[in-house]
Amino acid sequence: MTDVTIDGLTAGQKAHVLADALPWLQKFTDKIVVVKYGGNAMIDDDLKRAFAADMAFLRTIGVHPVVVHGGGPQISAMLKRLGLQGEFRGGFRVTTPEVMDVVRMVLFGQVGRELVGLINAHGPLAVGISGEDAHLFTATRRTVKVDGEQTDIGLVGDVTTVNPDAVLDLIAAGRIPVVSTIAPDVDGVVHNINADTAAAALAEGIGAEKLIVLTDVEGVYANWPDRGSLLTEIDAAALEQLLPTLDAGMVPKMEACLRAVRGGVSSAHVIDGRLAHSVLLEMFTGEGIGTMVTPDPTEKDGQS
Ligand SMILES: Nc1ncnc2c1ncn2[C@@H]1O[C@H](COP(=O)(O)OP(=O)(O)O)[C@@H](O)[C@H]1O
Ligand SMILES: CC(=O)N[C@@H](CCC(=O)OP(=O)(O)O)C(=O)O
Repeated sequence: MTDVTIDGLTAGQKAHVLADALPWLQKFTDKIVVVKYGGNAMIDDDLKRAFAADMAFLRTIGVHPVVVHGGGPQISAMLKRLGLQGEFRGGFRVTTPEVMDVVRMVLFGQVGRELVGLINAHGPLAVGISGEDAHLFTATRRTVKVDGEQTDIGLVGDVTTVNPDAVLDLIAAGRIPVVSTIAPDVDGVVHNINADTAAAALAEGIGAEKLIVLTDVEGVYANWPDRGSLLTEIDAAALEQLLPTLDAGMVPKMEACLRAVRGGVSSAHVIDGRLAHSVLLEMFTGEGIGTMVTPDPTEKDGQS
């Protein structure tokens, strides 16, 4: 039996992979996991299909995945096709009313639809919704700090209220919600919400066990781009200290992880979406992958 190979692994290795997943399967059954899938991690069709299969896998074993998707590069590509200007400040897109129309069309009409279709190749699982549906998100217009100055960047919002009922209804029906991050303010004016920000607000509002953020780097580097400085674990207090030193793309992501763990989510993870099945590697292995953000030390309650 010792030299038998199965799927390229020895029988022993394969058996370990399967058997070692047991404690994690037990831990996450019936739990809600919010998975943010960034536009930069949607590199090719095989990766997108692997991601969709992982969401179906989670649902099949009794976990409740909620997908919050981005689509920054896809929005930029469409703006370019339409001859419109795309500009970022402090990691957020400057959003005129004209740009907002494109953001809404691309996120809900293109990126969200594609993910829903890929997940539904595995069964009638995914349902796409946006922050506009059933009061899921209410936004408040925000500014960003650019060169030390608070700067207006148009129709960009923070999520100030989450009404998770629509997502909970879908979960109760056994579905996988796929959330596009656009949201009305109290007057009904639709705002563009950074997908990391929205994922954290939802994870907090829905009482998720975990927030997993898929991006296009291995995790968070303490001293970017020094490849030797990858952080495997950081607590909220240390992350707060690190935040001002981070470059633009990482800022909304790490603000989001901080918000999630301070809002009751047990852990938040930044992982490499360029690695096929990275969600499974994070959730069902002892070491996990990427960077794990944990709550402030006093609030820690036995991390994995
Ligand atoms: N400290 C850091 N650690 C890791 N990546 C960083 C850091 N600072 C800046 N970055 C950049 O942030 C990028 C990820 O953010 P972003 O491009 O907005 O991704 P996404 O589309 O997944 O939201 C990385 O590709 C990297 O270039
Ligand atoms: C305000 C703001 O910047 N909104 C983002 C929304 C999409 C997003 O966040 O996509 P990624 O996760 O792929 O970066 C944007 O317009 O690009």
